[in-house]
Amino acid sequence: MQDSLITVEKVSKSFDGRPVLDEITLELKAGEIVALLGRSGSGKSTLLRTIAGLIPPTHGTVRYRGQELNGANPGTAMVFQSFALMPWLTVLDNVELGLAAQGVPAKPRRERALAAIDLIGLDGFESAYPKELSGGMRQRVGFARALVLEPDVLLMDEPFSALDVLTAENLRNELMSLWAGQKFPTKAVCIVTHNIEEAVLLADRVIVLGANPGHIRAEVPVDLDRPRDRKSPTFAALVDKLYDLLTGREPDRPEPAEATPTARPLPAVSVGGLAGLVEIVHARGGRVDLPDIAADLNFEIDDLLPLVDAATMLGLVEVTGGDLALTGVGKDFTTADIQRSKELFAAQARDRAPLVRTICRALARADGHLRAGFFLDVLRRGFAAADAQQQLDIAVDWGRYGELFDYDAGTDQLTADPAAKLVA
Ligand SMILES: Nc1ncnc2c1ncn2[C@@H]1O[C@H](COP(=O)(O)OP(=O)(O)OP(=O)(O)O)[C@@H](O)[C@H]1O
Repeated sequence: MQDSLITVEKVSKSFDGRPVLDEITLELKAGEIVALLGRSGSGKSTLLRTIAGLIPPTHGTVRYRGQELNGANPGTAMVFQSFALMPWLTVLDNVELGLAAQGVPAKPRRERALAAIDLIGLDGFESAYPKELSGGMRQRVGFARALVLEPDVLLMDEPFSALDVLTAENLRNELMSLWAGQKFPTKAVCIVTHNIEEAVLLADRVIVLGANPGHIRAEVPVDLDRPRDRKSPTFAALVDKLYDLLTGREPDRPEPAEATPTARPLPAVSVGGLAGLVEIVHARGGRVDLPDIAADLNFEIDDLLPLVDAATMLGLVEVTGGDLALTGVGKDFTTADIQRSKELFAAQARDRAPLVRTICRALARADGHLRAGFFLDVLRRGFAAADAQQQLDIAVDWGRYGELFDYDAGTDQLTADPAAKLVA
């Protein structure tokens, strides 16, 4: 049996009363790479930080080798997306920092730091400062700084997403060959990512997180030999499956009949982007493979998914089996003249987008005028301040396009369009 290193049991986390993680249970074992895959806001970073012991759970427990955490997890080290290096320290000093904090004496500290620098391909850069290095080299320092601690579990929070495509691919491959060659001074890896292909390239198991609040949707084993071939049919089938899991409905978490604006936030997309997606699906015969159009458009999943979510929310497309299919309304929306298309959009937004529906109903009851600040106050109960403002901005964009209501920033007034049908 594999060594159990970390167990997370029924962990929930709320910030200011707002739930972000809901009863997460998982185990990290020696010898495996686990990917936590989810879209933006599904609580991946929060979960990773909870595993690292950097933030305490609101409920539930995290254990390292059976011992419940009481502060930082002694069996982990973290690699951050933003590198998080000390700019005033050289590469060598940055790598030594964690060992110094552990009280390792100067001589062994230096020896271990030099060995980690060597392992990760930073030889010759010992006395450079972070600002002299490229992004890829800075992240190598990030890896060396974590690996020098020889943690049982290496935690990585989107470590490649700030790098250009080629640098990221190169660094990923090097890490995988170190892992395969058993030169990695750690027993397990847990990586947070929103990139499906990255998850399939690296992981032995992919844990798919859903949002609002973050919960485990599925666990998908990746039983492929390394190095993995992106072009193999089994690789593509797994990517399709994960796309489906990230975009499809969750049968065991039924939507409330009338979802509230906080339970179903508006995806952050403009009407232009949304119309563009629907047009592409129509131009390709009304049905497309999601991974294909993501690749064709050179989109990251995080760029594409909000568009897919918005089009699904508005009933313009449906997602099944990794495919995106145009609905009847979606077809009319994209082929009708502009006025008809706006009318269709207005009806769909009013009936299916919870915040737009809420604003329309409130305007109908208030003789067509309301202060936007009223909605902002209500939204702040369910969202962080910046997210609340973003929700209102999206609703205004959609409402304006559908000629349902307008917003005057000078008076902070939302005003119903006199010709709009605000209630179905
Ligand atoms: N310290 C905090 N205080 C308040 N809210 C927070 C805090 N940290 C995270 N959140 C909120 O928790 C939610 C989940 O955030 P988290 O960063 O864990 O998600 P994520 O899946 O990693 O997203 P991303 O890919 O965008 O980083 C977000 O709504 C975020 O605003």
